Amino acid sequence: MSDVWGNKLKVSIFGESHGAAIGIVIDGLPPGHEIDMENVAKEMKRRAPGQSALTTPRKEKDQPEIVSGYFNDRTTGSSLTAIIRNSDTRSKDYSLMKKLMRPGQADYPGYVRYEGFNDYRGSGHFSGRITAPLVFAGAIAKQLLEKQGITIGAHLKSVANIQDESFSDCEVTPDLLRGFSEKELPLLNEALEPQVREIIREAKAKGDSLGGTAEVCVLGIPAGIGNPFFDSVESVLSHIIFSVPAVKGLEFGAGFGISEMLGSEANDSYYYEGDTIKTRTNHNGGIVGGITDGMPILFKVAIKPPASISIKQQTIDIEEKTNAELVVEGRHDPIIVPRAIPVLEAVTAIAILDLLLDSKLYKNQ
Ligand SMILES: Cc1cc2nc3c(=O)[nH]c(=O)nc-3n(C[C@H](O)[C@H](O)[C@H](O)COP(=O)(O)O)c2cc1C
Ligand SMILES: C=C(O[C@@H]1CC(C(=O)O)=C[C@@H](OP(=O)(O)O)[C@H]1O)C(=O)O
Repeated sequence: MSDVWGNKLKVSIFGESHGAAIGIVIDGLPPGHEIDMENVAKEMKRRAPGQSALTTPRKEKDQPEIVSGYFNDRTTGSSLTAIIRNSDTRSKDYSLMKKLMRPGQADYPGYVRYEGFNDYRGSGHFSGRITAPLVFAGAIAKQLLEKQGITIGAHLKSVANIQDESFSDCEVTPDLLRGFSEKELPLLNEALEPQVREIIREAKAKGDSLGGTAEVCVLGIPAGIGNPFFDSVESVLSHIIFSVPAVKGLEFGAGFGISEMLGSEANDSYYYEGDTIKTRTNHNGGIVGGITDGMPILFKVAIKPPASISIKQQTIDIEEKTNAELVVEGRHDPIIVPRAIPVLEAVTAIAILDLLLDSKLYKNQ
């Protein structure tokens, strides 16, 4: 089923962008955990639409209502379900999209796959809106991981051709990673912010959109988590990261760059720091043989520019079976990456908790 993901920790998402509500069922959460709801709300707000000129103007409260699996302020251990109601829908923006297929959006493949019965309003179940429940589940997973000494954070690695610094060029601490949640544009080199805002403003003014990359770090993860082959840490992470709409690339550690290195450069040599085993470099991104080596897990994610632009485009009219022109109307993000960052952190947390629960290294609290 395409709506269910996970092994020990399973998530099942549902809903459409312009339907009554969206939501998630989380199965496999350990019992007895108090959830910090204020922190959950803060994580939801990081992703929520309608907050600035950098985001879609659609306004949603993104307030999760827990309907099962939480009792007397603790997880019960049975499925935890939350729904998030949709309110600011404007479905008339999509009346043309019923027949004019937006290039780069899921309209045409979705029409074929679901024989024209898919809810096309607001991109329906394909919408980036369905990442809100993932952030809810991820916020809970992050809280459980913090108790295990694991912190997850991501920054804006690039916007178009503007490049931020990399985690491999600086000392990454839990506070650095946690601090990103306070910023709309979480950059390591904050001096880049005005440039980044300006390039987004320019693209938006032209009715166009921009892409970029995010870099994610999982800090404090012990060695020995994961598996070889199909359930390797890279495979598990890739599965959930590529489930996030608009993700088109992913590289672990030095990624494609490792192919240009010599073995003597690519190998991360080991050393003892007291009793702790570390590596001098981290070109393998903290994963070797599909299993964590105790170094931070590092990966970069490429996110495409949102497809819905107001520049005239060539497309097809699927009802008339003719070529056609399209100017997309409605409210859209000029760039997805800043809003995708909390989503990437969330799905990473879900995947890491799933792997950890499947290992002997999960410490019962
Ligand atoms: C948080 C978030 C917000 C998004 N906002 C938009 C948007 O405003 N307009 C748009 O065309 N696509 C947006 N997308 C991307 C589309 O949902 C996505 O491109 C589409 O479903 C097709 O899937 P694909 O790009 O993964 O192939 C957003 C994605 C995310 C994660
Ligand atoms: C509502 C959200 O973002 C939406 C994601 C989205 C898309 O195609 O992915 C298209 C737009 O939908 P609408 O036309 O209904 O405004 C965005 O606003 C959200 O992320 O919560």
